[in-house]
Amino acid sequence: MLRSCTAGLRSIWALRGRREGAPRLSMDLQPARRLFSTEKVIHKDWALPNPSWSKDLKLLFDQFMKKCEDGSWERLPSYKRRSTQESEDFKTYFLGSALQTQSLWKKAQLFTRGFEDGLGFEYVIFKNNDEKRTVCLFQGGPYLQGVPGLLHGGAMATMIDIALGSCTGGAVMTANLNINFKRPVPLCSVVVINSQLDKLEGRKLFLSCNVRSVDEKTLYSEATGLFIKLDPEKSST
Ligand SMILES: CCCCC/C=C\C/C=C\C/C=C\C/C=C\CCCC(=O)SCCNC(=O)CCNC(=O)[C@H](O)C(C)(C)COP(=O)(O)OP(=O)(O)OC[C@H]1O[C@@H](n2cnc3c(N)ncnc32)[C@H](O)[C@@H]1OP(=O)(O)O
Repeated sequence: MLRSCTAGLRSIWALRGRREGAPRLSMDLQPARRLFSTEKVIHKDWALPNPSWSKDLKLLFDQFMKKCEDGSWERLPSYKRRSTQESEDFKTYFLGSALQTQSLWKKAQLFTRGFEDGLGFEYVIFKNNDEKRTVCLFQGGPYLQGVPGLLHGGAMATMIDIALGSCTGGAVMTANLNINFKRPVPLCSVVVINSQLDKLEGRKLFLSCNVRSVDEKTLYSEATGLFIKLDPEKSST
C-alpha cells in the first residue's frame, strides 16, 4: 500500500512541477480528453486517466473501455459543473436557495472533482444500460485519509452515493443510504463499486452496491440506497 501511495505522490509532485508554469502534458491534448466550451467556461472530462492513476486503475479502465466497443457499456463523462440544462433543472427545484441570488452559483462545483490530480477522488464510472448497472473504479488519494493509512468512511460513502446515483439517470435526490463497512479500505488503493437498480416504484428507485478489491477477494462494503425522482411540481424550500 505504501508503495502505491509513494508512486502516486511521485506523480503528484511531478504534476505540481508542471503546474508551476511548465507546458501541459501531451495527454491533455489527446482527442479522448474532450474539451468543449459552454458559456465561455471550459469543461474538462475528469473521468479519464491522469498520471496519478495506479497500474491497477489503468488496467481496469482499459478493460472496461474494450467492453464499450460493442456499445453494451458506456463510460460516463464527469465534469466539475453540470450542464446548463441540468443545473437549470435543479435550480428550478431549489427556488429560494441561497445560491439562487448569489454569484456563488457560478462557482459551485462537484466536490469530488475539486482536488488536484491524485490527491482526492480519482474515479470513472461505466454503465450498462440494458442490465441497469454501473461499475465505478475508484482510487482514494492521500487527502481522503481517516484512520491513518485508511480511507475515511465518509469518502467511501460519498463514492457509494455517486456510484448508486449513476445508476438512476435524470434528476434525483438521495433519500436514504445504508452502508455496512465490513473491512477498512487502504488509502491509495483501488476499489470496484458494483451498483444495480433493484426496483423502481413510481418516483422511488431502490439500488444496491458492493465495494470490492480489484482481485475481488475482499468485500469492503455493502450498501443500499433510495433515490427519489424530483417532482417538477414541488419545490424543496
Ligand atoms: C444523486 C445523483 C444525481 C444525478 C444523477 C445523474 C447522473 C449520474 C451521473 C454521475 C453521477 C454524478 C454526480 C452525482 C452527484 C452528486 C450526488 C449527490 C447526491 C446528494 O448528495 S443528494 C443530497 C442529500 N439528499 C437530500 O438532501 C435529500 C433531502 N430530501 C429531499 O429533498 C426530499 O425528501 C426528497 C426530494 C428526497 C423527496 O421529497 P419529495 O417531496 O419530492 O417526495 P416525498 O416526500 O413525497 O416522497 C416521495 C416518496 O418517497 C418516499 N420517501 C421519501 N424519503 C424517504 C426516505 N428517506 N425513506 C423512505 N421513503 C422515503 C415517500 O414516503 C414517498 O413515498 P410514497 O410515494 O410511496 O408515498
